[in-house]
Amino acid sequence: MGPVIEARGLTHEYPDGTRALSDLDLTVETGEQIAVIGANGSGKSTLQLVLGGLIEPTAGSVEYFGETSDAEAVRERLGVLLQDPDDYLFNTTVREDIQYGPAQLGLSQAVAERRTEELASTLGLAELLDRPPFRLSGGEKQRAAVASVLSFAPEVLLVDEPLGAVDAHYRVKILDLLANHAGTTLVFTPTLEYVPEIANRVICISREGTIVADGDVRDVLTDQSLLERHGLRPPPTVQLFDGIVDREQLPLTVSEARQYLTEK
Ligand SMILES: Nc1ncnc2c1ncn2[C@@H]1O[C@H](COP(=O)(O)OP(=O)(O)OP(=O)(O)O)[C@@H](O)[C@H]1O
Repeated sequence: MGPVIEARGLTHEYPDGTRALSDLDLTVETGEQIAVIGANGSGKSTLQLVLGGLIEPTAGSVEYFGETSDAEAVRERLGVLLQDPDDYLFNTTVREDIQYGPAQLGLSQAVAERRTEELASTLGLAELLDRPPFRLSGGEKQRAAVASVLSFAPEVLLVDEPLGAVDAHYRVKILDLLANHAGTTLVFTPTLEYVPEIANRVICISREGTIVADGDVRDVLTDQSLLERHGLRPPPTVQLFDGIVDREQLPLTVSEARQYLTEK
């Protein structure tokens, strides 16, 4: 299978002259799980909007599934979750929001209901399904927004920082859902802590909106000087063990750190 997304020479300048992306090339293969990391203002959201076909780049092009450069032609295959959950929750009830995607795809009511039940149960929304979305807390809204994009099982998922307001219990659930997403996933985030749990490839963007690293999770997340140059810090376990254990053995997550200590 060929690339699901092939972006060439992407440059984006906002009308006020701010350049957010600069001649960026990116190929995403089917099934990849990618974290796009970068400091605030580095252009992650702009890249997500361009790849999701929600804004036109000022230069360059994106090809989808080796078929078309028209995002609208493949809209039903792309799931785009923006930073603000309010962008997704516009129906009368949470249930309708979650069922909106499957309905747009023409799936049967039975399938829509089954998916809603499953996602609502995993994300703790079962009791909230009949509420209007504006009566949810911040974290509940975020969970409902995640459910509303996963309910139509998109082939490609483009997700901007999905954990912001979510508590530890549901963070784990959302990370599980993302890690088990059957298609291709790109998560855009300035937080590196959970990246090893959901990505097998990491792309780092500079403040100038160019790609400065693209590789294996361990290679990028243990490169302290690269990350610091670009306004980021390695995951806490890497900071803690840096200089104490060899780079190849640096634990990327708390469970890896525990395992390392237990084996010592
Ligand atoms: N609508 C806009 N008009 C003008 N400049 C914008 C606009 N939106 C974003 N920018 C600018 O474009 C650059 C990239 O912004 P973007 O939102 O893509 O960054 P980001 O990496 O997603 O940041 P964050 O981590 O804070 O979400 C920044 O300099 C930002 O100020």
